[in-house]
Amino acid sequence: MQSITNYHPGLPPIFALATGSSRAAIAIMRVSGDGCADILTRLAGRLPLPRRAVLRSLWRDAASGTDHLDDALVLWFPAPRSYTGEDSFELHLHAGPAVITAVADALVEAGARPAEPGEFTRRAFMHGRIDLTEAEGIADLIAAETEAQRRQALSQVDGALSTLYREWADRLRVVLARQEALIDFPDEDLPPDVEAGLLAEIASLRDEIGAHLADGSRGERIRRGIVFAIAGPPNAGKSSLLNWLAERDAAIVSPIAGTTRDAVEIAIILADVKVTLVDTAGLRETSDPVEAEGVRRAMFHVEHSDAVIQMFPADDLPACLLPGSIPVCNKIDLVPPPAVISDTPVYGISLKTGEGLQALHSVLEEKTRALTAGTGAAPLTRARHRAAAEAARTNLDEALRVDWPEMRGEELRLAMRSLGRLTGEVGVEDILDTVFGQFCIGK
Ligand SMILES: Nc1nc2c(ncn2[C@@H]2O[C@H](COP(=O)(O)OP(=O)(O)OP(=O)(O)O)[C@@H](O)[C@H]2O)c(=O)[nH]1
Ligand SMILES: [K+]
Ligand SMILES: [Mg+2]
Repeated sequence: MQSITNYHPGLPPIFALATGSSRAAIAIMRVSGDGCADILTRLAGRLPLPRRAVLRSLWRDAASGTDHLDDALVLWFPAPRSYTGEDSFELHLHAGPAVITAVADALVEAGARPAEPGEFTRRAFMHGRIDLTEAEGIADLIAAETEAQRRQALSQVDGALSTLYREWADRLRVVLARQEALIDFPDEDLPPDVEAGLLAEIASLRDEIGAHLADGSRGERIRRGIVFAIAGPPNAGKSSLLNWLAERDAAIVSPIAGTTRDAVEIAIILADVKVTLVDTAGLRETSDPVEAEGVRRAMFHVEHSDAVIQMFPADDLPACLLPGSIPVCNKIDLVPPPAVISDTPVYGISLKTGEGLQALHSVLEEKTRALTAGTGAAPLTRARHRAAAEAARTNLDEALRVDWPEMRGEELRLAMRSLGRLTGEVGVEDILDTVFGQFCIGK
């Protein structure tokens, strides 16, 4: 699968708990690398059949019957049919901290060392079991908190992005070969439409990559979640709305204008997407330096959110609306709300009586869907993907612009390289630490 990264004989054995550190019945210790057969034999006496769960007594040294450590379910995965592609095994231990420590000590004594974060997956990548986007998908799947994140990560693990990027790379390879034929045999009798066909294919590749980039960042939004800022004048009921949406008493509510100073961030799930709500200080001129700092921070969140819920009380309407905001008129138990402000429909609510709240909830879900919806089957999910795809598109643009066949060939080669970096086939040594550093230990 991978070209240059494929063959890494004899990487030293590593181990880590694959399960979490909170109280549980079973802890899974995972071991992988050269010498695993000897280590497992040393601890469990002999090797089980591959991929069959068997119950074994574990010892510091089974041969001499030294130190009975635990009775555990043991699984043996000889290379290459393992997660890492190396000889590996799993020990399903009783999860007591002392059991885990004793087994870890025995593994060190047998020659293994604790794994770095993401090291198992990095080895899977090095041995060509998965490509880079699939590895990133695994990290996302482990971190997934929402249905949308889970679905997106799983499709990336299953190779949705790889397939797309490899297909582009394959087509580009054909283009490059034809371009080189034009360079090598400029005066031969190549059919006259060869060059026209070549340019058309470059343009269509460029446009497909362009469409992939113009996805409104939906994959990145689903992956990291989106942010709604709640902003407006003091006492509009911003903190009251936050508490209602969060279904708990997260922020202080009081009749004193200027109650909220620090921005209060709460994550909720709307339409299967993680949404961080940011309650902010009421916007007004103030001589209080602490409140002024709160207002400054509020403005920051207004500028850096994916959408703003602009809140105001029914008895004090704003002169104008922030462009693109969701206008919410609170306290309609006191005064009826306006239907529109500057031609924009206004959502009337009362946090006191509950009127209009379900409708507002639906509006926020709709907005969330709009911010994360799209048509392409496999959205890009990271800045890394965006940068590499942008670079490939720029190179293809250049390839269309230049007249010299040699220069066009060079641009096509650069575009190939950018696509190769996406899947990790070429020149990625510099980014591996970043990609695998985001994993937890044990994966
Ligand atoms: N009558 C009425 N009072 C409300 C409603 N919603 C909130 N309040 C009251 O309005 C006051 C201000 O509410 P908050 O939620 O603290 O308002 P805020 O916008 O967060 O205020 P600051 O943090 O000071 O900017 C509190 O006394 C609330 O109980 C409503 O729908 N109707
Ligand atoms: K208040
Ligand atoms: Mg408040």
